[in-house]
Amino acid sequence: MIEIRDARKSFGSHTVLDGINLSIARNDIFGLIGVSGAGKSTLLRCLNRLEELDSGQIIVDGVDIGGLRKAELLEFRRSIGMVFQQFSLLERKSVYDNVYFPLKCTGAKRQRVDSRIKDILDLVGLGDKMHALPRELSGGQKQRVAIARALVSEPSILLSDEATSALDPNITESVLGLLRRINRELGLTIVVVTHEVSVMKAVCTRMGLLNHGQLQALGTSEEFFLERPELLTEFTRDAGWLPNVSSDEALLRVVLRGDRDASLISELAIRTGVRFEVSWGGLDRYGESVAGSFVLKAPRPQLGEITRGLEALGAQWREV
Ligand SMILES: Nc1ncnc2c1ncn2[C@@H]1O[C@H](COP(=O)(O)OP(=O)(O)OP(=O)(O)O)[C@@H](O)[C@H]1O
Repeated sequence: MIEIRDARKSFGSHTVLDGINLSIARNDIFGLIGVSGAGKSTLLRCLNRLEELDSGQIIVDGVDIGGLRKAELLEFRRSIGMVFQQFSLLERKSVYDNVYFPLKCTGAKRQRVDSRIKDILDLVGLGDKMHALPRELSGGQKQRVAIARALVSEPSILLSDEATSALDPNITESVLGLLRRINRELGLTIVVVTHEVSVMKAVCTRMGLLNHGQLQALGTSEEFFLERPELLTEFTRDAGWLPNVSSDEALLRVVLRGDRDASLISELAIRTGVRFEVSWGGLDRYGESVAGSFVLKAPRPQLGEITRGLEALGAQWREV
């Protein structure tokens, strides 16, 4: 569990973190989102004290990390892995040696950790590439090496700073699948900094929106996309888009969750007998589940019939 209490940080006169309060539960894949310069990377770097807070506290599993002395800090950092957009691999070393490197730095003998390294390379799907050099790998494979290197010290937390931003969409999808698997199989808590909508939808169980160093909103990725999409217009133009309406029309945003609501729209039409339009919307995958929101355009005089119908069907909706 990571608890951030009133975290503040400035660079000169520029306030970058302006009183952040946030709890990240064990086993979450938590997304820090926000436009460029919002303070995401700074907050992430404060979590392993690559940056120091000016004031406030970060408490990890009950320990205030601000109070750790040098040796304790080194030990603590081993419990936190980190991956970056630019991979940062040792170009002259093999895949195996890149993954061995953090253990070598702690004095671990190669023979003692050999099976751990091979297991991790298998986990990230690079068991057959252990003798390759980084330049012989694709971008996605390089990021897998970086993930393996971050995992080899058996951390309980993984920090990911735009790890997929430099990758093609297909490759991104497979790296995100790997993060989900690591989260599930190794029980890792993962904190992801991203501005990519695909990452938010595919992996983040919860998300926090940073704006000028403040936490503007917090929720599950489904809550953001389905219930408050207007908060995400900076990241995807489509998120909060609404069609034009005349004064005698109304718009309702209706949330559909997976199989449960599969026939909701047709049920509503049959029940109410009102001719409404589905003006906008779609279904998408959120982690393992499918959900979406639809914007219905209805004649305002018949709005009451529609909303009563939605309530009777147990739907989640609001007028927009
Ligand atoms: N070491 C530093 N010295 C001075 N200013 C810094 C330093 N690190 C970050 N900043 C400034 O702090 C602000 C927040 O930077 P940060 O990297 O945390 O933002 P971000 O939300 O991660 O942005 P991006 O998505 O572009 O990476 C920026 O204006 C940046 O220029």
